[in-house]
Order: sequence, then structure tokens, then C-alpha cells
Amino acid sequence: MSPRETHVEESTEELAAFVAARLVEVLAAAQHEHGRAALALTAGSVMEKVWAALAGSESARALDWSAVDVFWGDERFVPAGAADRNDRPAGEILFGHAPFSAARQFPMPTSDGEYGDDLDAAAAGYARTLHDARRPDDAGEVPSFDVVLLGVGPDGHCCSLFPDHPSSREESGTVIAVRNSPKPPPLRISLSFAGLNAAEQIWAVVNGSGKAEAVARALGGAARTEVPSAGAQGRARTWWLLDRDAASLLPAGPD
Ligand SMILES: O=C(O)[C@H](O)[C@@H](O)[C@H](O)[C@H](O)COP(=O)(O)O
Repeated sequence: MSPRETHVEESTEELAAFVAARLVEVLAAAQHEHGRAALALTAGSVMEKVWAALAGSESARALDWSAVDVFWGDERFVPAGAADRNDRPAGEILFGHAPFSAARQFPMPTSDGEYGDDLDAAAAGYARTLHDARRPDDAGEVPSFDVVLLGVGPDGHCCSLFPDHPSSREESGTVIAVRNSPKPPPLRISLSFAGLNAAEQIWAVVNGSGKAEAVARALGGAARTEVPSAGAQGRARTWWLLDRDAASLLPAGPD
């Protein structure tokens, strides 16, 4: 487990550019070390800005995307191509276009795919997918994600682990089926805390004053059952990357 570090940029645009630039460095280093880089994504408004920053970055375009594995931290259990799939905007902004399209994609199952509408089978299937995608030097049950880009909701949720909800109390397995999600749609697949925290680095990327309270609570020692993002702990680094508004309720101190 790593201590939580914070870094604050003035604006959301600067935050997205900062995340994109640092991400390229870490993925390149991971390729050097492991042969392939393992990246796990989550969706959301700030992530779309990060993906757009990557799409427009020369250093990102120069990375060998054929040696990047792209996994997901959570997904809505809806049909392929549905407007509310988390992986849809990622495809539209980034992975539908060269050179990013060369990445090896590991989308979470859809509700009209090989598991049909069996949510438990789909979650178990993605756990097997992660297990089988481990690199030779990944020691755990899932790839040691070099970076998880983690979105945080205004209620402090991350992946599809929600406050005061069975999803954030689940202790078994690396991937879980989530029902009755307080945020629509109700059926989801998510990394559990065990799956998430297998990551080398977790970067919580958060913008806007609407999330300032969640950020302050997560960094202020809240329990993960109350503020799930407080339970995100990378093995080597847990980095909260914030814009000035999201950081506005943190105690003053060095970035
Ligand atoms: O599956 C989902 O509903 C979203 O992916 C969600 O978990 C998102 O990551 C956060 O809510 C942050 O999203 P925003 O930046 O849009 O608030």
C-alpha cells in the first residue's frame, strides 16, 4: 500500500494535459520493464478530456500502442454499442483511431454477448479474462495494472463501488456483479477493491467543485464503505490528481 499523494493543476484542461503526459511516460517505462503496458480505464467527463488530450499529444501518438493492454475498471451491463457503455466514448475519442487502435482491448462483457444477460457469469468471465491476460511477471490474480485512471463521483464512488451499498462491502473476488446501482443503469460490472488495488499505480483524476467534498472526505480518512474512493490504494503509488476546484476543500499545504 502506498501513501496518498496529491497534485493540483489550475484548470481541468491543464489537469487533463498533465495526466496524459505523465501517463505516456509510465506506459513507456512499463513497456521497457514488462514488454507490455497494462492500463485500466474508467469513464466520466474528466476522463473524456484526458482521452482527448492523449489523442492530441505528439508523445502519446509516438508510443507503441500495440504493446498496451487496455482493461476496464467498471462498465454498465447494457448491450454492445449502447449509448451509455463506458467504452463507447473511449472508442470514439481514442481507440477507434490510429495509432491508439493498435492497443489490445479487453472490454467488459455486454448484456447481449457471450454470457447473455447473466450478470454473475459476465463478472466471473471478466475475472477469467483478467487472469488470463496477466504478464509473466504479474504475481496476482489480475494484471498489476501499471496505471488505473480512476474517476470519482460526487458521492465519492469509484469504479462501480458505491457508498453504503453492497458493492463497497464485497470482500471476495477481483470482479463483481453490481445490482441496484444508485447511479443508472442499475446493472454493472466492477473491479472489487481487491481487483483495483492489485494495481501498481492508481491515479484518481478529479475535477470541479461538485467533487470537492468527496475529495476532502476520501483524503481525510473516511471509511471505504462510506467513501469508496478512500479505499483505492495502489501498491506503488496512489496519486490524487485534481484541479483547483476539486482541491478547494483540502487543508492548505504543498501540492
Ligand atoms: O460508470 C459510471 O457511471 C461512470 O463511469 C462513473 O463511475 C464515473 O467514472 C464517475 O462518476 C466520474 O464521472 P464524472 O467525471 O462524469 O462525474
